[in-house]
Amino acid sequence: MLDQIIATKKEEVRLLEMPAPVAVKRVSLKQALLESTFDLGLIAEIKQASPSKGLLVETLDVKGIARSYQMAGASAISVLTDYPYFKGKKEYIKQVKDAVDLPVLRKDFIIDAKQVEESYRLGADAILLIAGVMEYNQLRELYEQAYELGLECLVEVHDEEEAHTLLQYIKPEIVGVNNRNLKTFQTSINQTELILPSLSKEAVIVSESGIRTKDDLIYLKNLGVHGVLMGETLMKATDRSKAIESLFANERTVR
Ligand SMILES: O=P(O)(O)OC[C@@H](O)[C@@H](O)c1c[nH]c2ccccc12
Repeated sequence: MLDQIIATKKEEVRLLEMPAPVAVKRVSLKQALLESTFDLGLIAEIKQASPSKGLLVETLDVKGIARSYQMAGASAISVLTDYPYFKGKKEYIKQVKDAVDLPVLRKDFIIDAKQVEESYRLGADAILLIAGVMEYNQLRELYEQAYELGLECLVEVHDEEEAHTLLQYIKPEIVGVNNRNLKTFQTSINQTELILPSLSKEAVIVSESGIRTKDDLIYLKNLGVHGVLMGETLMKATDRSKAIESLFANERTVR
């Protein structure tokens, strides 16, 4: 599946027409995660569908969802812009930027410099870069290009080997540990515990995927991660603000 997605992206890149830049006020994802109102920073995700779960919601009120995430205290918003696999759209980034003040992470499969420039023009504050879907030299180039444009990167790893190799190329400021095995689509939040010792102590760490309950959050907080990225659980909630409030508010963790 991942190979197929990357093949689709290569074709998209070939056909990409650069949009005109939109005017937005950029805000820092890293800072938002560190200054979270909760014990853990929350990157709340907007996605209509996923390859593993199919359609998550029938209709998508992008601005309304963004507002309910902000109201409940999310630190940042992740927006899927891939259409073929996640039913995302590029224009959602500007819609979210217009609706809220939170940093917006563009969630897509970015493998080419053109997509980094495009993300900047679409108004994103940060982009996702996935280790394992391109050469590490390429990842480093895209990372540097992004920071030169004033975009931050969430650099995603899936296992210890990727974490080790990554550190030989860049010292990412924000690292995402994806608990989902991209080959089997299974999630296990223990993956974060396994990989954490291989990550730089200075990096801001975000645990991604398969996070559902307050117990999951307490477990991750006690591991020492700075933030979590949640998609499906929030998208499927009938009242998204309430879901965030009951998962995060007054959260007390034991060390
Ligand atoms: O819906 P979940 O299980 O809460 O997971 C969200 C997020 O981690 C997931 O959407 C994701 C993580 N890395 C990605 C890379 C591409 C597309 C999607 C993703």
